[in-house]
Amino acid sequence: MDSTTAKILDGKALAARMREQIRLEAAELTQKHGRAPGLAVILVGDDPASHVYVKNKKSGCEKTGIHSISHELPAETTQQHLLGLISELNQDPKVDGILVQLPVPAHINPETIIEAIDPGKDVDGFHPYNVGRLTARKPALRSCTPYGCMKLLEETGLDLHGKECVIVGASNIVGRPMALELLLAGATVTVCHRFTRNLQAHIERAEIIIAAAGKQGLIKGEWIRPGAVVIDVGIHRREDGSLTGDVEFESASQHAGWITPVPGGVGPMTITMLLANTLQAFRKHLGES
Ligand SMILES: NC(=O)C1=CN([C@@H]2O[C@H](COP(=O)(O)OP(=O)(O)OC[C@H]3O[C@@H](n4cnc5c(N)ncnc54)[C@H](OP(=O)(O)O)[C@@H]3O)[C@@H](O)[C@H]2O)C=CC1
Ligand SMILES: Nc1nc(=O)c2c([nH]1)NC[C@@H]1CN(c3ccc(C(=O)N[C@@H](CCC(=O)O)C(=O)O)cc3)C=[N+]21
Repeated sequence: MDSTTAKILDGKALAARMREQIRLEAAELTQKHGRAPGLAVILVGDDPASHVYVKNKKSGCEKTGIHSISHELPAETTQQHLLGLISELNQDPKVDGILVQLPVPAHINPETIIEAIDPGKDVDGFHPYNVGRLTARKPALRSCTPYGCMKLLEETGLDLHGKECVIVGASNIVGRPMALELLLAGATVTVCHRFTRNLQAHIERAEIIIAAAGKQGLIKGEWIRPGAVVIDVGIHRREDGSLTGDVEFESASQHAGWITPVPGGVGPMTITMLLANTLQAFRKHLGES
C-alpha cells in the first residue's frame, strides 16, 4: 500500500504564477502613483549561502517591477553604522521594504537590528510587532518562508482544520512562525526541536510534516505516514554542488501523498512572498489598503 509515488508540490511553478499577479498589480499602482515599489536589501559581510538568496531576490524584483536597492557592507561594519542606515531607510519614502540578510556577523546583535526596522517596512515579518500580530490572529506582514509553505499547502486542496501537523525546528525565522500560521489555519500543531525525544514517533503520526531543522536527510522516508504532505524547508549543498533538503526525498516519495522538491519547492516561494510583502507594504504606504 506504500507503492504510490507522491505528487510533487511545484514551488517554482506556483511562484511563477504568483509573480505574474504581483507584476500586474505593481504595474497598475506604479502607473497610478508615479513610483514603483522599493525594496532595500542589506548584506553585511559575505556568507556564501546568502549570495544565492540575494541573487534570486534581485531577479525576482526585476521580473515583477519592484525597484531593488542593494547595500553590500563589509564584515567589519559596526552595529551603530548599520542602525544608522536602517534609520535612513525607515525615513526614505521611496523604500517600502527593508530586509537585512541573516546571519549577520557575530559582533552585531540580530534582534537589535530587526527591532530597529519600521514594522510597516519589515517585509521579512521578523519584527516582534509582526510576530505578535500573527500570534493575535491579525496578521500584518507575515514571515516569508512559513507564508510560502501555507501557499504550497493550499495547492493540495486539503482542509487544514484539525490536521495533525508536525514541524521539525523551532527557529524564529521558520519553525515558530510556521506553528502560528498552522494554528491560525485550524491545524493541531506539534513543534519538535533539539530536546524532542523520539522524533520518529512524532513524524509517524503526522498528516503534514514541515521539515526545518537544517539537518541533511534527518527525516527518513520510511517514517512518513502513507499519504502525508511533506514540506521540506531545509537546504543543503552536496559536495557535487547539487542541493538537497532535510528529508530523504526518494524514499519519502514512496510514502507521501505530496512532497516539495529541493530545489524548486519552498525556496522560490520564500522569494515570492517577499515580493508579495513588498507589494503589500507599498499599497499601505500609498493609502491603497
Ligand atoms: N527554503 C527556504 O526558503 C529557507 C530555507 N532555510 C533552511 O531551513 C533550514 C532551517 O533554517 P533555520 O530555521 O534558519 O535554522 P536554525 O538552525 O536557526 O534552526 C533549526 C531548528 O531545528 C532544531 N533542530 C536541530 N537539529 C534538530 C534535530 N536533530 N531534531 C529536531 N530539531 C532539531 C533546532 O533546535 P534548537 O532550537 O534546540 O537548536 C532549531 O530549532 C536550513 O537548512 C536553512 O538553510 C531557511 C530559511 C528559508
Ligand atoms: N533576512 C533574511 N530573510 C530570509 O528569508 C533569509 C535570510 N535572511 N537568510 C537566509 C535564508 C535562506 N533563504 C532562502 C530563500 C530562497 C532560496 C532559494 O531560492 N532556493 C532555491 C535554490 C537556489 C539555487 O539554485 O541554489 C530553491 O530552493 O529552489 C534559498 C534560501 C532565505 N533566508
